[in-house]
Amino acid sequence: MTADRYRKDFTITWDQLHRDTRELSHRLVARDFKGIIAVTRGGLIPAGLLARELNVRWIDTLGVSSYDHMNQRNLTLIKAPDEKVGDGEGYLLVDDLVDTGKTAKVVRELLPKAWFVTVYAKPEGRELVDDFITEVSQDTWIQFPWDMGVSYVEPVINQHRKG
Ligand SMILES: O=P(O)(O)OC[C@H]1O[C@H](OP(=O)(O)OP(=O)(O)O)[C@H](O)[C@@H]1O
Ligand code: HPA
Ligand SMILES: [Mg+2]
Repeated sequence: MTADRYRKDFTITWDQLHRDTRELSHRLVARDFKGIIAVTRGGLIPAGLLARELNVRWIDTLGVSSYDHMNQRNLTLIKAPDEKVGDGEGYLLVDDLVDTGKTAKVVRELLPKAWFVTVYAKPEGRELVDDFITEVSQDTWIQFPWDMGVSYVEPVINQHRKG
């Protein structure tokens, strides 16, 4: 899969990500998790926020990688979680989003009994997670705040005169 399948951008600010993740925590609070496993790297930020909201202090990572920016390539397992996590029963598994579902399929196979959530989801992958907050269309690229920076913007009148 290559970058040309994305036609729209959906920009998530730090504030929006925080609010969405906190909303997710309300749906998880009734469950008693032994620990949180973050799918790195994208799952690290929501996992940290959820750990704070749910008062969970045992946190581990599952390291997988499959994108060079917008281009998908073969998925590599970089780090497995601690052996004591077993099949994931009683653990919360967190990623930032599910897109094609390729990553979700692999992490589900590794930890089939974990409760798996993402903050954002696209149609091809949404059935693979137990819960998420916001769905965007398959042709949308989600711009996360850690991939962006604040920069100067020309006044509108100048932009028009240049054009
Ligand atoms: O549903 P999929 O099509 O598999 O895409 C979703 C995955 O892609 C991104 O991770 P990436 O592999 O880019 O690594 P990163 O988290 O280190 O940025 C994202 O954080 C998800 O883990
Ligand atoms: O839409 C996306 N945004 C950021 N990272 C991603 N990795 C897969 N899909 C996406
Ligand atoms: Mg990821």
